Amino acid sequence: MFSFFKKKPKTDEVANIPASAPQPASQPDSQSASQPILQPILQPHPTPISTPDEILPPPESHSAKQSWLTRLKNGLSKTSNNLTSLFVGAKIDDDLYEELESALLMSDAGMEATLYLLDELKKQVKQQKLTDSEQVKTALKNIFIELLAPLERSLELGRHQPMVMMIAGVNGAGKTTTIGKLAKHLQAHHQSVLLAAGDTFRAAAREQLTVWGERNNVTVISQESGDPAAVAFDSVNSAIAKGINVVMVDTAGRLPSQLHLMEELKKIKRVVTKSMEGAPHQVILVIDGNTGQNALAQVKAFDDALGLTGLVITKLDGTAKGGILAAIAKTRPIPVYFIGVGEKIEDLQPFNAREFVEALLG
Ligand SMILES: Nc1nc2c(ncn2[C@@H]2O[C@H](COP(=O)(O)OP(=O)(O)OP(=O)(O)O)[C@@H](O)[C@H]2O)c(=O)[nH]1
Repeated sequence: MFSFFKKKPKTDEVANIPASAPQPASQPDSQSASQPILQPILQPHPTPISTPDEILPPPESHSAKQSWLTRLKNGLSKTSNNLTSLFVGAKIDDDLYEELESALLMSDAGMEATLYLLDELKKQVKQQKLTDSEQVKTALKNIFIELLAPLERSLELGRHQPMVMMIAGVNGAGKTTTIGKLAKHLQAHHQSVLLAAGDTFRAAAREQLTVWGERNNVTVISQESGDPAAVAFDSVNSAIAKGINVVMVDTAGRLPSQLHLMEELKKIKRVVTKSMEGAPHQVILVIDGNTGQNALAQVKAFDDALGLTGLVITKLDGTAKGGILAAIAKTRPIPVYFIGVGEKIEDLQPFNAREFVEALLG
C-alpha cells in the first residue's frame, strides 16, 4: 500500500474550491515538501471525526512502486512509442511538428490540447533556441506536466461526518470495482465505510456489492426493488446514526444520452442533500481510459448534470492511449483523484502528473 493520511491544516479555501477550477497539487504544503517521495492519497481533516492526527504508512515498497509504474508504462506504451520515436535523431522542423500533431491527436489529446502543447513547444524552442531533439522532448514533457498538474489533487478525509461520495459513470467503466478498492484503502486508514447499492437495475450488481461487503466487513444497504434515491437516503441516515465515516453511493451505469437516467442521477443527488445538508461532498465520475475522446463527452455531460468534484480513470493498463487527460485538463479540468491500471486493490493509485507524463514520454 502506497497511500497514507496526512493532517492538513483547516482552511476554508480548500473546502470552497470549485470542481471546475482545481488548485494545482504543487501548491505549497510544508508537509508534502518534507515527504517528497510519498504522494498523499487521502488527506484527513482534523475535525470533526476522530482520525488520528497523522498516520504514516509502512515504508513504501520500492518494488511495489516500480511494478505499478511498469504497468502504467506498459499500458501507455503504444502512445509512448509513437511520441518518443519521433524525437530520435530528429531535425526540429515543420515535419517534426506535423508528426507530433498527428501523434498527439492519435493519443486522444483532442484538438485544443494538441494545439496548445504544440504552440507552447514552438515558443520554448524559439525562446531557448533549442536545436537538440532530446532537449525538445524534455521541453514537451515539462509543458505536458504543467498542463496536467492542476488535475492532481488529494481526496481529503475528515471534513464531514460522514463524508458522502456519489459514484457515477457509464456501464462497465469500473464503478463497483473502484468502490471496492477505495473502501479497502479507506479501511486501511481506519475509516469505517458504508456502501449504498444504488444500482437497482441489475440484481447481480446489488448482489455483487453485498457479497463483497460481507467478505470485507463493510455494511451494504440495498433494497430489492425500487428507487436508488431511497437507497441513498437510507444509507446516509444509517451512516449518521451509526457514526460511519464514509458513505459511497454506487449508481447504475448509464449513457449521458439516456436523459431520463441522467434525471434519475440528479434526483439521487437532491435526495442525498435532503438526508444531509451539504452532501454529497464528492461526486465522482469513473471513466474507462480506453474510451478515447468519448471520455471527454462523458466528463462534460456528467459535470453539467451533477457538478463533478473528481474523476477516477480506470483501465490504463489496457489499450488506453493516455492523451485524454490532456484533453480533460484543457477543456474541463476536474481533479483526477485516482487512476487504475488493473483489477487488484493496489492497482488504484493517486494520479501524479509527473509520473504519468514520464510513462507517456519516457
Ligand atoms: N484491466 C482493468 N480492468 C478493470 C479496471 N477497473 C475495473 N476493471 C474491470 O472492468 C469490469 C467492469 O467493472 P465494474 O466495476 O463492474 O464496472 P461498473 O462500472 O460497476 O459496471 P456496471 O455496474 O455494469 O455499470 C470488471 O471486469 C472489472 O474487473 C482496471 O483498472 N483495469
